[in-house]
Formats: sequence, C-alpha cells, structure tokens
Amino acid sequence: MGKHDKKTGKGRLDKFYKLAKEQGYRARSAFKLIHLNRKYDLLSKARCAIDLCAAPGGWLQVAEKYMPKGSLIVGVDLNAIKPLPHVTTFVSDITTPQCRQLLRTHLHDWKADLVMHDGAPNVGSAWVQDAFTQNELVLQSLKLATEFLVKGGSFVTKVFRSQDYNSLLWVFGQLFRQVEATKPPSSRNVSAEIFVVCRDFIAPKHIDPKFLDPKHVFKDLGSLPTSITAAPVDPSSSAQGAAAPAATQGSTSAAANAAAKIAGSNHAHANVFMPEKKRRHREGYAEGDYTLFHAASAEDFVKGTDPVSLLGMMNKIEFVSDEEKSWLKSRHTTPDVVANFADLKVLGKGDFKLLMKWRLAIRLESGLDVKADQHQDVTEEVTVEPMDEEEQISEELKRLSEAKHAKQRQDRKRANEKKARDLLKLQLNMTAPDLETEDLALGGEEVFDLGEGEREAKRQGKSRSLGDLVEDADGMDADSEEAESDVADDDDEVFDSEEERELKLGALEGELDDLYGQYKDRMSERDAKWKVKQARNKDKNFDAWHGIREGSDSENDGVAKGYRDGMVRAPRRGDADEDDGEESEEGGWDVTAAVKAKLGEEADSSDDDDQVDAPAEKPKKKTVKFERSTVAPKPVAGGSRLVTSLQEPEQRAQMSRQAQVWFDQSVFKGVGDLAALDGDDEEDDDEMEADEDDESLEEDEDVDMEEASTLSSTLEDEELAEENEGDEDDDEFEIVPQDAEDDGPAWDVDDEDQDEVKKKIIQDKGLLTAEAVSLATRLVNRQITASQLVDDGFNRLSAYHKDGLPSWFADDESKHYKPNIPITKEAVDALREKQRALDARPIKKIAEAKARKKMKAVAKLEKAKKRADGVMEAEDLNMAEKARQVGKVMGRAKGNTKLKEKKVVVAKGTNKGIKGRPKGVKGKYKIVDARMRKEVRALKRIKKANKKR
Ligand SMILES: C[S@@+](CC[C@H](N)C(=O)[O-])C[C@H]1O[C@@H](n2cnc3c(N)ncnc32)[C@H](O)[C@@H]1O
Repeated sequence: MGKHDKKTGKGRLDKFYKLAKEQGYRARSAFKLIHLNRKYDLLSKARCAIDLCAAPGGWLQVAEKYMPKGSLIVGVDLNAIKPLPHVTTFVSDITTPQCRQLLRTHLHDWKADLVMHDGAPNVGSAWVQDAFTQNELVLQSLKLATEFLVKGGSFVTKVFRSQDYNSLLWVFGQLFRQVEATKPPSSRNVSAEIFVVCRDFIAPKHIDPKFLDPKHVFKDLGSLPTSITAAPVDPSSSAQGAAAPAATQGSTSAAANAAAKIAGSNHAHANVFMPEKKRRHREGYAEGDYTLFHAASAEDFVKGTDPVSLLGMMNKIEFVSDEEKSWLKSRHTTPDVVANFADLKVLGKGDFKLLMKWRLAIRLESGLDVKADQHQDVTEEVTVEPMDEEEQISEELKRLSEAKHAKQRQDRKRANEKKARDLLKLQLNMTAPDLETEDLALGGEEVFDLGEGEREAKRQGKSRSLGDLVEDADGMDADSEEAESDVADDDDEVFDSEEERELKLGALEGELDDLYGQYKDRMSERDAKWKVKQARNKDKNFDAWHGIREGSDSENDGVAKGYRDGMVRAPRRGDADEDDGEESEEGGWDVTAAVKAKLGEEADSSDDDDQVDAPAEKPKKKTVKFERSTVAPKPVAGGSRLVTSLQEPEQRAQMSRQAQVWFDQSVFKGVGDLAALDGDDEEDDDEMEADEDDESLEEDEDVDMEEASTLSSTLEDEELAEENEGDEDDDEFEIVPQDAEDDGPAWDVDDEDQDEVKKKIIQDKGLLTAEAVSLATRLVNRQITASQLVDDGFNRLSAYHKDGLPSWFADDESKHYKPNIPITKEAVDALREKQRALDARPIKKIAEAKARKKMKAVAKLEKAKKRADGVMEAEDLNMAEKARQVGKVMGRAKGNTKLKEKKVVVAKGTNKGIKGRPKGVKGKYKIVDARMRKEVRALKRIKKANKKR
C-alpha cells in the first residue's frame, strides 16, 4: 500500500482513523466490516470465518469481537499478521494452490460460514494493471469461497468499480441468492471501492470453471444491465444473465466504451444542470481510464460541439496554447471565470452558466463562424437556458409562495401574541374602579354575556339579579318575592336615575357578584379542605383585632367579633358558609349575636334588633341558593345565556371564558382560580398555603392541623367541625347591620367556660404561634397593656364603611388588609426551640426498644444477684474465691466481659523473622508486618467512622 499525504485526500487521517486508534483496531478498515456487519449481521451467527488478505488484522479483530466465543477464525495475507487471540493466521498468496492447501489444513473438515476479502493489490503500478489485479483477486477469493463456504454462507468482498464490476456482480448472482453492493460510511468517498455482500450461498454441486476464470468473466458485458449496483440480484434473471456474456462475447470493447461514454455524457449534462445533486448510479470507470482527474483545453471547450458535457466530465479547463492564453486577456475573462475553470467539480449552476456565457462571448469575439455560432448558440439557448429558467421560475414561485405562507403564519402568530398581551394587560390593569370602562371597552355583553331579554328587563327598570331570575324561574313563593321586593325597589330607584351605561355596569357588577358567589359555593361544596383553610385563613387575619365592623359586607362581618383576651379570640360561627352567602353584602355578624345565638340567647339579641324576621328570611335564601345549583330555571325571554348556564354550572365555568379571564385577575389570586373548579384543587390548596405561609410562621400545618394552628384556630376549628356537621345551624343566624351603640354588647362575649377551655389549652400546649408568643411577651414585659392591645384591635379597621362594595372586593380586602401584629425574634426563637425539643423526643418505637433493653438488663442483674448470693452462701469457698466469683458473675451481668484482644506484634527489629513468642509479649499475640498493621488500623478507623454516620 502506498504512502499518502496524511492531511489530504485518501491519506487524510479522518475520524475512523482516530476511532480505530482509540478502540485499538489495527486498521481503520475495521470500521468497514463493523458497518457491514451492522447492516447485514454477518458475524453474530458465524462459527467459522476466513479472512483473505487480512493484514494487518483489523477485520480479524472485528470478527473475533462479534463472532460467538470459540469460533474458528483464519486469516491469510501476503504480509505476516501479528498474532491475535483466538485467531489463526498464516502468510500466503491467495492466488496460489498452496494457500488453498493451508486453508484446508487450518480448517480441518469445517466449512466456513463467512469468507471475507478486503484485498487490494499493492498500488504504485499503472491503474489499469491495478484494476485487473484487483478483479483477479476478487475472483480468486470467490473461488476459495466456493470451496470453503457452507451452503447458505456469506461472502463479502471489496470491488473496484470499473467495467468489470458488472461482470463480477453477474457471477456473484449465479452463486448466491442475495447479492448487494454497498459503500459503508467508513469507506472514503474518493475511493472507487465498493463492497459486495453475497449471502445465501447456493453451493452448486458443480461450478463451471469459466465462472471463476478471469479470461471468461472479464469479457465485455456491454449488453448486461448496467444498474445492478445497489439492488439485490434477481436469481430468476440468472439464466438470462448466464446467456448474456456468451451472447456478447463477440462484441467489441469499443462498443462498451461508446455506451459508457454516452452514459458518461448524460451524466455530465446532469452534472452541469444539477450539480448539487449526487448521482446515485455511477457507471464506473471507462475502459482504459481509471483516473479520477481529467483536464480539457479551453479550445475544446470554446470550439467543441458539446461544451456542456465537457464541463460536466472534466475537472479543469486549461489555457495552454497562445490562442487560449489570449482569451485569458479578454475583458470577458473575469477572475471568477478563471477560478471556475480551475476546478469544475466544485461549481454550482450559476457558475456553469457564467462559463457558458463566457464561451459565447469568446466565440463572438474571436470571429468564429458567426452563423454556425449563432445556430449553435441558439441550439444551446434552446437546450440549456429554458431549462434553467423554467426551473428558476418554478423555484422562485415556490419560494415566493412559501415566503408568503411563512409571512402569513408569522402575522397570525404576531396577532395572537398581541391579543394575548392585550388581554394580559387588561387583566393586570383591571381594578374595581376601572371595571366600568374596562368592561365597556371589552363589551360588557361579551364578557358577561347578558341576554337581550335581561338587558331589556333592566332597561324597563326591572333590574333583576341573577338570583331573582332564578327565583322567578323556579316559581318562588309570594313571601319570598315580598322579601326581595325591597331590594328590587332600591335598585329601581338607582336605575331610574342612572344612565344606560351605568345600568349596564350595575348589571355587570351584579353578574360578577353572582358569579363570584357561585364560584365560592362550588368551591366550598367541592372542597371541604378549602373550608378549613378559609377558616384558618380568617384566623390568621386576626379577626380578633378587627373589632366590630359596622354595616360591613365582607365575610368578616359574619364573624363573631368582640372582646378578645389578646391571644385567644372568641368562638365564631358560620365562617365558611358566610363566605358563600349573599348575606354578606347585607350586613355584618355581631359577635354578641353569634355567641349568644350559640348559647341559645337569640331572643335577647333579637330584642335589640329591629329586623326580627331576619332569621326567617335566612332559610328562604338558603333554599334559593340550593335551587340555583340543582333546579333548572325556566327559560327567560331572550334566552339569556346566563340563565341557561346556571342549569349546568360546571359547564358554564368551562364555557365562560370571560368569567375565567375575570377571575384570573391578580385580585383573585389568593382565593384560587377558576381552574380549581375543574378539579385542580390541589394546586389551589398549595396557593392558599403559600399565602398562609406569608402571613404567619406556621409550618407543617398539613401534618397536624391541631398542633400547628393557633390557639384560637383550634377553638375555631372545633366550631367549624360543628358547622360542617350541620350547616343548617347557620341559618339560625341573620346578619344585621351593626349600630354604633351595639359595640357595647360585643364585650359580652366573654364566656367563663370558653375562658376555661382556652386556659386549659394554653396550659397544655402553650402559645402556639409567633404572634401569640410575641403578644404574650410584650404583655409580660409590660411593653404594652392588655387594654392597649384591645384598643389597637378594635380601632384599627372598624372605621370603614364598606357598603356597596362587591363581595369579592371585600373578601379580598379582608384577606390582605389586616392588622400587622408584631412578631419578635425572641418569640420565633422560643417557638423554634420548643419545636426542636419536640423533634428531639425519641419516637415511640425507639423509646419502647430502649425500655425493653433496660428491662432485660434489670432482669439480668436480678438473676446475677441471686447467683452471687448463692456463691456467698457456698461453704467450700474461701472469701477471696467468693469475691472473685461474685465479681465475675456481676461483671457478666453488667456486660463487662470483654474478649481479650490479640496483641499485634510488628515483625521488625528484633522481632524480624523470629519463630515463636516474641520477647516481653504475654497472652495472645499475632505477628504482622508494618504494612499489615497500618491496614488493620485503617480498617478500624473506617469502621469507626461508619458507625458514627
Ligand atoms: C486493505 S489491506 C487489508 C486490510 C484488512 N482487511 C484489515 O482490516 O486489516 C489489503 C491487504 O491485501 C493483501 N494482499 C494483496 N494481494 C494479496 C494476495 N495476492 N494474497 C494475499 N494478500 C494479498 C495486502 O498484503 C494487504 O495487506
């Protein structure tokens, strides 16, 4: 094998070279077999393989690696092969009978499943001779293969593509059922080699020697199909094929050359017009021409009749003669043209066009036969240009239409993005006061989808809330209608005096409230946990410090408010349900009412109250609420979609995108989003917990609610549990507007029993929140007085009148607008310390195990004592012996008995090489060398360290 430049062309050290080095293969060619094996699975089942021309042994290595263990692998080459494990090699020329003989010896009686041949004649001589030798080698290897292959076996050979290639393929096809030619990726493109994989050896009993005789096989096969290259050979065509060589035996090789030239010319045309496309069907080398590089003179190009073919076939156009050199000086000969002529194989379509134009210009300039030129040029124009233009035009059109589509897609995408952005902006900017403009901008109808009938009703001054519509639809009883009429009258007044726009706004707000109410209804219905969280949340809001709100509409208005002792709030009722009720907009709960109601003192509270019929109204409203979610309302004129949607609240929540958009606003964040209605409860919970975490230092709430919640929330939760058991109880209460004078009775909530309970909890569990601890610390340290605390709590938020605010707003405000109870670092530390102490307590199992151990130890000691007594009573022992025995018994009971350790004596100095006991060593001993001692110590160290972990 010749030596190549290691940086370029065939000698280039490519990735397979590096890979081979990395993986320890002797030659990069190993990857060729790896790739072939990957494609055809040649090795995994082969038990015996012969590698002809195997040096240096790359293929042998691969065969050894991929063939089953214990397989017989024999390699032969002209050159010696360095020994390889599990492989037999010998030196021989595969074309000689001696090689055949040696193979027979090495194989014994075995037949090979695979014969491989990667032989290449030593290059350096002329190409023609190389090719012939190569083909001879292939045929020779085939001959050996036919002799040693088992029936059904495979033969892999390297072939150089030339005119003989087809003949070889034809012969392979006669002997194997499947013949495929392939070029593995590791085979360099510049190389003309190709690999032919022949599988399923037919193993005919008699093979005509002519099949394997180069003289017969490499006759001209011009009439054979020229495109067998990459397709399996059809065995059925064998007979026909067999006749083919005979039929063409008499034909001259000139004819074949002509055919090859025609084919070459066609390809050359294709090369010029579509240079970017790779030709799949290579025709191999023309007979007598085995070089890859071809150059033509510029004269041939300019004056020749087929310049296109020339450009396609040649590598270079040379300017040698004087005339040609003069063309170089022409103004048409630009540097681009010169560069293009220098390497035609790298040109694109445009470059070829440039050269053709150049040719035309030179011909005109040189005064060549104008007419003939024109004729030729016209011909060229007809044959070449339209083809280009058509292609160009179609390509251009395609490109333009693609660009148009792409632009449309981009525009659509941009528009969508803009829409999304606008919507987001809208949501972010949408605050309650802006509602009217925003909604109008959006189109209130679109957002809340008011039916025309409903709008009409409102215009007529009969503004009806959603609830009203439902009630109407459900045929509400006369009493109920009466009860509601007050509200309706109020509304009438408003609508009579407001503009159309405000009517709409009012309607929208009503819808919004209603939607919100429904949302909360459903939330609480679906998720009991949510209720608990809400309740807990309220606790964290420190309602105890909100005092009594007058005429408040938020959920906290329904919360018992009154006197608190600074750390423990009074029990309250109906939190969860109050959240949901429309009642929240109609007034606030009075703590007195709540507590008294609980104690059965409604009569007293109602005495103070003008609206004594309120408790009666409550059940009615409850009924309405229930009907909303369960009973289908009668259709309303105009087909209001809102009413329809109430029939299927779940669906409505999904369908009403506008509502979702609305509830997606940041102001609803703390409450959760509408997605939660679709089952995303867990997420919602998480969000809520996050809020809670922000608000307090409580941790692990979910683990143990009772322990982790505040003292007050403990009480509250108890009540909540009661409420959950029977929500009907809530209906006993009615929210009434709280007069300023009513502040007084609020102090009455102090309840002896409750105080006792609180005290007990504090005694049992201590203060459970950082806030409580902080407050307590401040009280104890006299930084603040109890009455100051109470005043702070009451005066903070009670001054606001929130009449007319939407419930969702009030809800939100109650969540976030709350007194900021100071938390001291000491309080947090104290709680943490407490928690740590709790954590440090051993878990039950460990405690039990320890106790068991202790019990056993005690029992053992008792037993030992008895034994010791026995020893003491023994008469035949003297005192010293008795003392020794007793010590032993007691020591054993205490577990003092230690195994006597072997003394380790290092074999160095005087101890080096001694036999027997070393001097001065008593008891058990072990002689070790210094290294061993170190190792023993190291092992001990490691063991100790592991124990610690
Ligand atoms: C490309 S190398 C084979 C590489 C081999 N497949 C490997 O993977 O290591 C070609 C080998 O064919 C051998 N060869 C050429 N003519 C031969 C012949 N007549 N008999 C035996 N070996 C021959 C050469 O000595 C050369 O080592």
